[in-house]
Amino acid sequence: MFELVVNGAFEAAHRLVDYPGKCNRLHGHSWTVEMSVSGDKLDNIGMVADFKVLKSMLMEVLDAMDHQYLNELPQFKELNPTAEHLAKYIYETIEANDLFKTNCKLNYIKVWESPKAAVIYRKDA
Ligand SMILES: Nc1nc2c(c(=O)[nH]1)N=C([C@H](O)[C@H](O)COP(=O)(O)OP(=O)(O)OP(=O)(O)O)CN2
Ligand SMILES: [Zn+2]
Repeated sequence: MFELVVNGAFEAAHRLVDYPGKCNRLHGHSWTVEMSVSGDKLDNIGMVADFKVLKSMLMEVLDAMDHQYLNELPQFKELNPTAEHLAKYIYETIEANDLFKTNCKLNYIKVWESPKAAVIYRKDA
């Protein structure tokens, strides 16, 4: 089995509704997002999947949130834009890609809110 990992980043603002502290107020983060994909079959040039394709899938989702006020986006109108909700949203959006209907599995999405704090979302745990 091979495991491939790619990273992306975006900048955004949010506030955590009902949070008992300063994160209740509008503030921003530089989010870093890690995506892990696995597969055991290699194509004719020796790849599970092209890093370039994986990075482009990830960045398509992240670019749509870049420099946005996350609370105003449709996916977070009813959900607090916590790192947990961001990780699940990114996972489910990327998982809909055809690549994951064949020989690749999306293992997890890891969202770093700061260099000191991250959340991992995976479906089967
Ligand atoms: N489980 C989670 N906890 C927190 C989340 C989250 O998404 N999931 N988010 C926040 C806030 O977004 C907040 O902005 C970050 O808080 P904190 O870690 O306290 O940020 P600081 O940069 O101030 O960290 P220090 O280490 O205290 O300097 C809060 N919690
Ligand atoms: Zn925050």
